[in-house]
Amino acid sequence: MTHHHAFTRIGVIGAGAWGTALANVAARAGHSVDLWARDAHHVAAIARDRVNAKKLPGIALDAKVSPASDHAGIAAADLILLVVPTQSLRGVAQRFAPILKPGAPVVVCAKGIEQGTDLFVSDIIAQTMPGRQPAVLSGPSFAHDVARGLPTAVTIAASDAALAEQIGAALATPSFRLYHTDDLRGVEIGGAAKNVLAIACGIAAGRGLGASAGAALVARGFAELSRFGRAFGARGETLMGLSGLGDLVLTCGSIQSRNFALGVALGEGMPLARASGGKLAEGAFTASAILDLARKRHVEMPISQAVDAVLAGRLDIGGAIDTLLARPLRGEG
Ligand SMILES: NC(=O)C1=CN([C@@H]2O[C@H](COP(=O)(O)OP(=O)(O)OC[C@H]3O[C@@H](n4cnc5c(N)ncnc54)[C@H](O)[C@@H]3O)[C@@H](O)[C@H]2O)C=CC1
Ligand SMILES: O=C(CO)COP(=O)(O)O
Repeated sequence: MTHHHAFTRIGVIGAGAWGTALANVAARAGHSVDLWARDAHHVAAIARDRVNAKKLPGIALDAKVSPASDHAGIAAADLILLVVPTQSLRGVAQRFAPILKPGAPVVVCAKGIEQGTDLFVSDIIAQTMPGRQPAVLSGPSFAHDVARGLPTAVTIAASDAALAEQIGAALATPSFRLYHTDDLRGVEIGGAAKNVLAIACGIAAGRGLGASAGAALVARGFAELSRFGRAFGARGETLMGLSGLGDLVLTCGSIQSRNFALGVALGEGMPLARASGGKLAEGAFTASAILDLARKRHVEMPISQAVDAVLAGRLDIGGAIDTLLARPLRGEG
């Protein structure tokens, strides 16, 4: 059964780059927004400066966004955006599960797969917030681009198509378009898989392998993202859409991507321990989990496998490139 949701108050959990950008989007879409972060000092600085200088410098917080480190605003919200890294999602979801408004849908905006459990993000919500409807927002969208009001299109997914449509309508602004779908699995897989592949593209760029090699990696990367997606029930049109191919192209082609930048640093020879520059690179956490899943379903993912081996210290960059080039010749499918 589909209920009609009227969303007026939106709660954003996590005041990183993406949470802050999405809080501004929701405010520009006309809502009152509560932006929660766990660190009271960080919240005080955001409230004082009306800028999240630590995570999204140079972007003024919309007047309708209220930063807080207590739970009151989130408890009153009728739509929740969960915007913490995938590996923190379970803990944060457990913390908020008992206090959210009954019936308030939860939109996961993280891209990844949980280590240890190998669960996709919507399944983490199903476990930690039983009875609540999870939605997933994903697609090509750098936080800075979105926050500056540059044109952006993303996908909003929920098993209940009407819910996805309602959330999409609630968050849309003239510069932020949401396409809705009921292919939840397809959307969360695209966002998780592209981060690992972006590290590979970064490695090739950092190593100076050239634009042709970069394009080959995007195309062959998309082939393995698609094989994986199909094995887990994703629809082809989703994988070829914004949250799959769209986000893969963005992340594999821009140094703005933290995953790509991690790869570039590795390709240039920087040691693993320093290569992320202290920034979140979700693909580094998702690589081992996606390969676990791929192995179980007998899906070949040679590029992701090479990335995982490099990140685990089992293979150096030269070895990884040799492995990919030395693969047996095969049909293109
Ligand atoms: N930055 C971007 O352009 C985009 C990011 N995303 C996704 O959004 C998610 C978050 O990324 P960003 O905001 O960019 O990262 P970020 O590094 O800017 O911020 C992450 C925030 O989560 C907080 N956090 C981490 N663990 C926590 C916990 N246990 N409890 C409370 N807060 C916690 C951190 O303090 C930090 O403020 C990732 O999954 C990323 O893939 C998706 C689309 C665009
Ligand atoms: O997901 C993103 C763009 O769609 C952000 O990419 P990074 O997490 O690699 O910075």
